[in-house]
Amino acid sequence: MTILMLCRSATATMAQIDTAPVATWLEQADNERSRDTSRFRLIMEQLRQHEDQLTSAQRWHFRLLDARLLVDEGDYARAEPILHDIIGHSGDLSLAFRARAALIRSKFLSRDYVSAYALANTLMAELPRVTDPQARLEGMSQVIGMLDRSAVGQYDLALAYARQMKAWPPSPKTDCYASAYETTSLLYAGKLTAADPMFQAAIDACVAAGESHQADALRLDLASEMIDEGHAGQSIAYLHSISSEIRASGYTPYLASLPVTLAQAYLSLGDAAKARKFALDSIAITGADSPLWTLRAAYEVLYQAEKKLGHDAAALAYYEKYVAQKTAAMDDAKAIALAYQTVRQQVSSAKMKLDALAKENNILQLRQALASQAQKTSQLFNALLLALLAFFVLAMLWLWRSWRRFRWMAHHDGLTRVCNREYFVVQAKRTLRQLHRTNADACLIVLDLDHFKRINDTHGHAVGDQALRSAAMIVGRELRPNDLLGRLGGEEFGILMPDRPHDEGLEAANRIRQALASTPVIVDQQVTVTVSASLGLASAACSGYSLRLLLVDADAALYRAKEGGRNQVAAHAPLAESVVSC
Ligand SMILES: Nc1nc2c(ncn2[C@@H]2O[C@H](COP(=O)(O)OP(=O)(O)OP(=O)(O)O)[C@@H](O)[C@H]2O)c(=O)[nH]1
Repeated sequence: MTILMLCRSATATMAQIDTAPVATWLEQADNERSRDTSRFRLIMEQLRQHEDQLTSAQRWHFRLLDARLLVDEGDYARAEPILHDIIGHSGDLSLAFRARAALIRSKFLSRDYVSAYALANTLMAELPRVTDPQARLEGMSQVIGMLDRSAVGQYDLALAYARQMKAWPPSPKTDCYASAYETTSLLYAGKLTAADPMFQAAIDACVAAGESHQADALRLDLASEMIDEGHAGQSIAYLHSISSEIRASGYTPYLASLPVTLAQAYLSLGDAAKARKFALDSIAITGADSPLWTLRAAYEVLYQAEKKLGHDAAALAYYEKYVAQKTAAMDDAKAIALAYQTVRQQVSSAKMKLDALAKENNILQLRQALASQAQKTSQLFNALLLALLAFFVLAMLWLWRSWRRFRWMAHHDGLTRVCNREYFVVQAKRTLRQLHRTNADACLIVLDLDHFKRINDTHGHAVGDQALRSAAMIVGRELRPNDLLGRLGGEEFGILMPDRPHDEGLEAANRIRQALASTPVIVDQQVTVTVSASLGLASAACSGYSLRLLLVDADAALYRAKEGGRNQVAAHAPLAESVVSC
């Protein structure tokens, strides 16, 4: 059993209500609000009594409905904190959206038009995020209602929104509201006549959806349009035909609209008495201090009817009331228009600021991109330069090292790594020239390995090579840094010893000979060879500073050392030649 049935039944009991699911009550309350005001209030009353049985989510829903009831009753001061609470704390996107829509309505009805239009703007921005059909419908309805007014005149925008609604997933309720808003937007814009089938189609859609308030609003609009088009008689007949539905709604604005529209129609037909009767009926429904437009319309009819009936005093009295209502309505319209324009201005200036910011941002991004591009180019250029430089340095290094290697190879003997003959001769001549200039001492030794042929023959050429290398090393170890050692050819070496007198030269030659003779050469850790040498010495003091003469004299001494039995040193002396043996 539904709450609707319970409410219709005069015998409804609390026990019956207890059995109905609370979620169904809430849903029915939602539906009945736009269908039957008294039923809506009754369901709300029942829900209030069972508030403690509601879940947390249901309680938030109930609070929304309660706040909307307060707005309907004009108690905005109590309604708005509840709505703010739902927006801030319910944690339900759809419910918060619906609360915003209700808040806008509250702001609008309490004549805080600037807040209402500003909130409406925010609401439309949020709409795409909301999926709940009821929430979307409530939000859109609220906004369209605020655009579809003569003070604002945004009929085209309202029409566009109405047509957007038509594209939503179809439902009887959506069809009703979308058709109704499309019809009224066209009607208020002066683009629709009473005869247009769109009117009846919209009414039928709302009847089919059970949306009686919306159907009644359309019917009353249609009746007014008939009068405006000069068909007052038709309007009266139509109003009588719908009067039972209007009365059944129990909704004060429509209950008052019915008689006042009839009054306008009768006045238009010249029936002042009936016009006066219906106008007074309307005032009786709303009271004399209602904010509804019907009061202004009723006073206007009464003023004209009384005038027609010749009741000048009554006419004047109603005229004054009419003017007071009209002035208030105009002030209100001005305030609405101003609020709308103010918010529009704020929105467009905020948009301009946003656009300017976006442009600035774009320029900044472009600049950054350019700067980063320039930085990349410069980095690339630097890297290239560095690579080139590194390549150049490496090439130079390679060239320098190659040059040094070639020069070394040109000056040295590849096997023994001592100076080759040519370089030895050049260097020795240069040194002797310098020594000659200061009459300094110098000795030249010619060293020849003994019986080297035997080594080659006995152990092979490779062992001979190794023995030659070792002999050169052993000799080198016995020399001073400024002594000059060179391979003169085969197994023969030359040694120039600057700043050495004859005796010291002899001593050095003997040390060399001894070192050679006492150092066995081990080849491949297998063959052990002992190499001895014979040395011939000539000194500058005896032979002069000519390399050629020094070599001749040293060779002669060497010859004698060989002759003397090898492994010995022989020195050339001007007066007497001496042979020093081991
Ligand atoms: N393994 C090797 N042998 C060399 C090299 N240059 C010269 N010889 C050898 O040295 C030997 C020199 O022999 P000879 O001139 O007869 O002299 P010797 O055998 O040392 O005898 P005496 O000088 O009279 O003591 C030759 O057999 C050459 O082949 C070389 O670079 N490597």
